[in-house]
Amino acid sequence: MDTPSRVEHQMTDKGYVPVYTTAVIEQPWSTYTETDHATWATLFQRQRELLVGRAAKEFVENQERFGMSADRIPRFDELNRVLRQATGWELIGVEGLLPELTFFEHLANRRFPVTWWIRRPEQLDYLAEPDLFHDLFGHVPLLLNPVFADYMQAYGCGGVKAAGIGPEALVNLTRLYWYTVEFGLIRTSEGLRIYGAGIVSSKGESIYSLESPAPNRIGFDLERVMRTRYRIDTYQKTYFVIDSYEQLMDATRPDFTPIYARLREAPSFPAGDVLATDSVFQRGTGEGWLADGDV
Ligand SMILES: C[C@H](O)[C@H](O)[C@H]1CNc2nc(N)[nH]c(=O)c2N1
Ligand SMILES: N[C@@H](Cc1ccccc1)C(=O)O
Ligand SMILES: [Fe+2]
Repeated sequence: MDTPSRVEHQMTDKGYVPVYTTAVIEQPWSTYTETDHATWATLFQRQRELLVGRAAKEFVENQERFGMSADRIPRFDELNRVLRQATGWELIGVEGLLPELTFFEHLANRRFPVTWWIRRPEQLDYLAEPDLFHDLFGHVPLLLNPVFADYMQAYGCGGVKAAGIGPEALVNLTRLYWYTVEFGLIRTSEGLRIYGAGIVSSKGESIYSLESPAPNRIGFDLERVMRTRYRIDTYQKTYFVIDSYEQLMDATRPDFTPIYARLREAPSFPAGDVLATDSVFQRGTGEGWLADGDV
């Protein structure tokens, strides 16, 4: 792997991780090793089995539409042909986490940054940074959904705006990303399903988020989410449940400027709290939670 031109460590939603400031890079597809393809195959098969009846139906459907399979690591240019045509989004290769503003600007222009490298075999179950598997398997399928695709772009525009308002606004907005795009659950006619990429790409959390009695499962409420801290080092204490992607889009359409102003004075909530005003699907037992560590 080439040394990026500049690396710094930055506190992000994944803790202190290297943030790369290199430009967009072409996926070096021919450099993937047999081991890399085997890692993709193992993860792909494992998660696909686990996600039947657990993930929102778009995941498997859209992975098929993209032609993703266990056979080999997908090529970004092949995925892009399908994606551009469907929703006008485009995948771009990146080295890893980008500075927040750069990330927002890509989303605002319907470009989704995908980490080009895949985790090592000893990291199958956990790694602190997003890799190709998380980005492609977890995030990319929903970019074919027109409503979700618009939500992601709106989020990017909102991010650019929040960055201009200040760090507190960014904290509020980052929690929204965390509890929807990364760790969201959706209520469907067939039951509760996963749509968050952080869950979908994790074996343990795919089961825990739906089946464990420990976490709270609470109806989505914008300001509640924006005020709620989260865990970066363990499974979530609370999941927020949407009824549809339209609900997400509608709830986030209003200008957030007055909300940010109001929330500056408002205390934030610990990750595991349940409030009297919450619409609670399931109150967690809190079993096995560590006392602190919320971000
Ligand atoms: C928005 C989100 O909270 C986070 O700050 C950003 C930062 N930079 C990123 N950069 C990449 N490549 N991928 C990501 O998911 C993110 N997340
Ligand atoms: N409506 C938000 C933008 C946004 C949309 C969707 C998700 C997140 C943010 C704003 O004014 O800031
Ligand atoms: Fe992610």
